Amino acid sequence: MESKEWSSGVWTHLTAVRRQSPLVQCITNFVSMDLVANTLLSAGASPAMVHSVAEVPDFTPHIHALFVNVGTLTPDWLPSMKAAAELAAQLGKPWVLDPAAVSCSGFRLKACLELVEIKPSVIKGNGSEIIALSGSASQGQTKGADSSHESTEAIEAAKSLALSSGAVVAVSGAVDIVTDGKRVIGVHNGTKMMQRITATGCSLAGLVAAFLAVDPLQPLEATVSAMSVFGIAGELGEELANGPASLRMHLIDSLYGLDETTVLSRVKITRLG
Ligand SMILES: Nc1ncnc2c1ncn2[C@@H]1O[C@H](COP(=O)(O)OP(=O)(O)OP(=O)(O)O)[C@@H](O)[C@H]1O
Ligand SMILES: Cc1ncsc1CCO
Ligand SMILES: [Mg+2]
Repeated sequence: MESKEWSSGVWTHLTAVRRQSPLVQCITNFVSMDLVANTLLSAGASPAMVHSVAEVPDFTPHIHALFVNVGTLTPDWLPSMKAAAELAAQLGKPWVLDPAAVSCSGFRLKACLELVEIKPSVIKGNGSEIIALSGSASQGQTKGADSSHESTEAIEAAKSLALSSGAVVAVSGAVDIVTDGKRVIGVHNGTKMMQRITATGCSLAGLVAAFLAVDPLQPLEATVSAMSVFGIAGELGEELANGPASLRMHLIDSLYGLDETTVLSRVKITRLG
């Protein structure tokens, strides 16, 4: 695809999110709940942090997409994640898995592998998380929630995970990588300081769910668009920020205020393979 087509696709997806305001159920970690919800709201989507397994049968049939993040997983949370994912998958609704800090314990890795069995539309992690989930990691490579790998080091792991799971796999980092196992796309938006705010990766994954909701049949394109939009908001935010705390605020403001000219001139998407 030409770079001009990618740019217009990004803008089309963002305007669809603003117009349709998709309802996104989020079962995410305690650290990220606030930033995920505010990211979705500033993009025009409607987040709902509905966690209880008791509410899944009533609530999940009404959502447009589901976001599951295991960042602060305990055994109590896993049944609601599985129930919501199973119902979403059964009803043909897109869902995103973020295997946050997957390699920090055997419990978390097993839980994530079980969630992958429920056929997420997109798996979004950082380099280390995708390498661990694909089974390509050796022992002792984890640093917890932060990546110790460049996203580009995870390309082969991402392709192999995409092929084995049937999901589109997205790797966040200096270059965001998106692959369906065949095509590999690089999104070159974003800024380094985003790593200094907790839960930017989680918020990005929540945003991917909102974009999938408006284009469920093209998960690779929707994911690429969400990553570019979030990265552009970070770039604009950094121009106004004094450090991570004000970047957090300006990122949300910039996402809210994005216009067509800015999006079309800032999108940086290339085909890597
Ligand atoms: N070096 C960098 N240059 C440009 N953008 C970056 C860089 N590092 C991260 N980003 C951007 O920051 C966002 C979050 O990515 P990151 O890889 O830090 O996620 P994460 O580690 O899963 O985050 P968290 O666990 O804190 O939620 C992405 O949009 C990504 O593009
Ligand atoms: C810091 C942290 N710890 C568990 S989840 C999380 C948020 C970023 O993933
Ligand atoms: Mg990070």
